[in-house]
Parts: sequence; C-alpha cells; structure tokens
Amino acid sequence: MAKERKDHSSGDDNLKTLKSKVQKRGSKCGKVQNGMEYRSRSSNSLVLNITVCVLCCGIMIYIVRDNSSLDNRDNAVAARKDQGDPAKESHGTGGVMNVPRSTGGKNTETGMDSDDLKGSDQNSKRDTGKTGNESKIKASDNPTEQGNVRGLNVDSVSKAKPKKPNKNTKKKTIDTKKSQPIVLHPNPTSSYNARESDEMRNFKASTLKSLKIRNIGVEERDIHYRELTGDQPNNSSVRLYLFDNFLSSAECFGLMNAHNNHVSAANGEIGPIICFSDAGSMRNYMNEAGMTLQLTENDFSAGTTCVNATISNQIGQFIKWSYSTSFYPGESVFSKRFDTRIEKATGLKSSNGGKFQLTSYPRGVGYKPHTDCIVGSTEKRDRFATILVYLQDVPKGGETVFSELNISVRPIQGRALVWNNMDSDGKCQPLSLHEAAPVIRGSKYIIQRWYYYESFYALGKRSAEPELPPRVQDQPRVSCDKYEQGSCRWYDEWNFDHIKEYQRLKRDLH
Ligand SMILES: O=C(O)CCC(=O)C(=O)O
Ligand SMILES: [Fe+2]
Repeated sequence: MAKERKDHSSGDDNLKTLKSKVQKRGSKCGKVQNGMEYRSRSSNSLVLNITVCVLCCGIMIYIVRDNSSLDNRDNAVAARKDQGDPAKESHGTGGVMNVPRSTGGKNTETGMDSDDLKGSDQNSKRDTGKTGNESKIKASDNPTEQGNVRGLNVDSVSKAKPKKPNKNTKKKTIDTKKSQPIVLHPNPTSSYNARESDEMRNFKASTLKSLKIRNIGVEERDIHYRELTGDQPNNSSVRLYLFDNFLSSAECFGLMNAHNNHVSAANGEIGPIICFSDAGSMRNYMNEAGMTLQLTENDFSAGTTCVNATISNQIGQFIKWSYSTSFYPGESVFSKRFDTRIEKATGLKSSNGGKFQLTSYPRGVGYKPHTDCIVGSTEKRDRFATILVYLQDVPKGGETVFSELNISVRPIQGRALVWNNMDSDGKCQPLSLHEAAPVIRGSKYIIQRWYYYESFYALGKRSAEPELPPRVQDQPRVSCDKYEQGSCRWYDEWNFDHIKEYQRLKRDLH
C-alpha cells in the first residue's frame, strides 16, 4: 500500500503533461496501432508509471465484479465470481479459436440455434482467427455446418478415452451401485454457530443433505462416477467426483460453437472495458506485457478502477485473458436437459442452480487459486457446490488443480467434475481451493454451474455498488484480479444483467 501511495505521488509530477502514453518494450507484442506512442527502452529502465492518483484524487478503488465482494479477492483464498470464451491468442489479438462456428442452422443435439446463447456469426475486427492451429476441431467438423451433429465424425478427437493417470491425481473408485447414492456431508460435526441465521440452518437441512451422487443412464450410455480422494485431511468435508462422458461430444461441440459465436458478437468492434483490482496490479500486468503506461485519473472511469474505452482498447492488445459467457435456464433446450441430468446424477436441485457459464482459455492462460464460495462469509448468495464439464481435451496443461487436496483433474471432453465448496454447516471450506493451470498446448473450454443456498432468482440482483463505468450497450468487460494470483477474465455481463429475466426463462421451461 505504501508503495502504491509513493507511486501515485511521483505520478503527480506527470499530471502536468496529462498525456496518456503507452510504451512498448521491444517488439514482443507486435506492431502498435491506434496512434499509440511506443518507445524503445532497455527492459531494466522500463518503469510502469501509472499516475492515477486514486487516493489523492478521491477516486474510490473498486473492481467491478460479479458475485463476490472485492475484499475477498484480496485473500489468497479469495471468493470466486463469475466468469467467458476462448477467443484470444497470445497477446490479445482477440482471435476466436477455431472451433466450429454456427452457420445459423439448428444443432439438433444441443437444441441450440446460433442465437440461443446470444451468439451470432459475426466476427469482430479483433477476431483474427489466429488460433486456428491450436484447436483440434476443424472447420469442416462444424456440426452445424453439416446441419446435423450426428453426422460429425468425432471419434479421433473427442471420445473420452482412458488416459494415463495423472501422477497428481489420486483416484479411488467407490461404490458405484446405482442403488446406493452417496450423501455428501452426512455428519455435521462442528457446533452450530449461534450467529448464523435460521436461513443458514434451513440451508443445511434442505440443501446440503440433498446432495447425492449416483450413476445414471443417458440414452444409450451409462454414466458412472468415481470419487477423487487425493490427500484429504481427516477434517475435510470437501468431496470430489468425476463423471466421464457426462456430456456427449456433440453437446460439447454445440456449446463451444455457441460460446465462440457469443464472444465474437459481444466483442464487436469496440472491445471490452478493462477493470483492475487495484493500481498496483494494473502496473504489474502492464509490466508483464512489456508496457509502460502514464495515465491520469481521466483515463479511468470515475469511481471505478476500470480504464476508459480508449485506454482499454490500447492495453487490451497486450493482456491475456480467458472468456466467459453465460446463458440461463430456458435460453436453450440444452439447459433443461443439462439441468435434469445434473439433478439426477448429483441431487443438485435445478432451482438452486445459477447461470450456466461457458469459459474458454487460450494457450498460456489459466485462472488463479480461489474458492468458489467466500471463506468466512455468511452471505446468502454463495455457492455451496460446483459442477464443471470439460468441453474438449487439452493436450497439455489446463488441469483443474486442488492444491490443498493434491488432486489434479485433466480436461477430457465430456468429463464432469463435481464438488462441494461448503461443509454441512454451510461454511465455505478453504480446502476447496482450486485453480486452472495455464493451458500449455491446445485450448480449453468448460461449462460450469454453481449451486446456491436458495433459488438463484430469489437472491436478487446485486447492489448497484460499485458504480459501473460508462459503456455502450452490451459492451463486455475484462476483470483482472490481483496480479499475484494472476488472471484476467472477459465477461459478457456486468452485474447479473440477465437476472430479471431468470424467473420468466425458468417458467418457460416447464
Ligand atoms: O477451469 C478450471 O479448471 C477451473 C475454473 C474455475 O474454477 C472457475 O472458473 O471458478
Ligand atoms: Fe472455481
């Protein structure tokens, strides 16, 4: 903090010039555009000079985030918020990965139109398609281009074949008899905290105890679960389960396709507004990208730590991020099918589930260590369980790593990973800490859904704070967390923009 203040005050000198400059180190990041001024410098002399006098100028530092408060992000065990799509390659040219794109036809397996997940075929300027060689999916494999995903030959790329066990992944097969569902947290241990509300008590009773893991059959195939035990300390109530082939390859392709379309459409010509957790982190991200920045408070949106559209556009070319898009129950036929499958296999009630979040990671990008719930919080809007399904194999890297449990899960197409984040008292478990290892080869796509204390809709829209920066309609955002934990993520939503429609969408499902 002291360091930040120092930087801010030294930056005051530069306030006089008040001209924003972006200086690029070497040629690593390619050619400069948009009239940005670059100067060659030795790396030693490069100093990121952010002259935003956040404190002096009375600008309140916020990060605009999805579901969790900023404060929690500052913890190593930070609560995780919402998350996006695989579009960018290396330093942010914004190229959407070469996953099959819809030509507007209906995907008969997923039931998704190109519009179902708010996508379109329109590619943005930023979409250079540069990442094509990374993807295992060829344009000719595009299920929707073929009009019928059943015609897709996916055998060589997508079947979840038995893989060499990851040495970090200790798996133990437990009882797989259909008649014997596993009940998570059957034995609440710790004494009840008197400060906890009745609601939390009900939560325990009604929700956590209803978590049941079981084998299911879907169409022709049996879906079996395995428990992953790793190095579970005795006192841990965090349980992890794997279901291979939870989604078919056609379903996975349909989701990736919809996600890519959605990112392309949302990126448009304008690109996202970029928000940082704080000025120090912003400086670090810029340093990593080899840039020197001189900014003034005018380059930020007042009341936020989001840089304005002009600066976002300039620096966005040099920062890497993952992409998250969302859809809600009722927005596609698939959502109902997926929901029902999850409920059958896990006992997780559809009504407690939030949005469906699709995220893609280009090469080199991961996601910081975090818990999906907020440690130490009694916030009702919290996630007690997570389901994450990998939508394609990742040749190298991209594992979901639970460092406290010594469990590492390899992304295999169709594989679902389910775990609880809270114990049976409704307390967020630090042992559920996990992260996405950076993708080394290929690209990674996942779909996630979090399950909440009560009906997601009933939790309501988040408060208006912090203020949102001015932006054009539907302009996406990138949220960069504390640099030390290091990850930025692109989002299609700012603040549960869709929640008002949630109830209606749900109603339409039935
Ligand atoms: O991509 C992964 O493996 C994990 C992502 C994750 O944990 C999250 O987005 O909350
Ligand atoms: Fe997570």
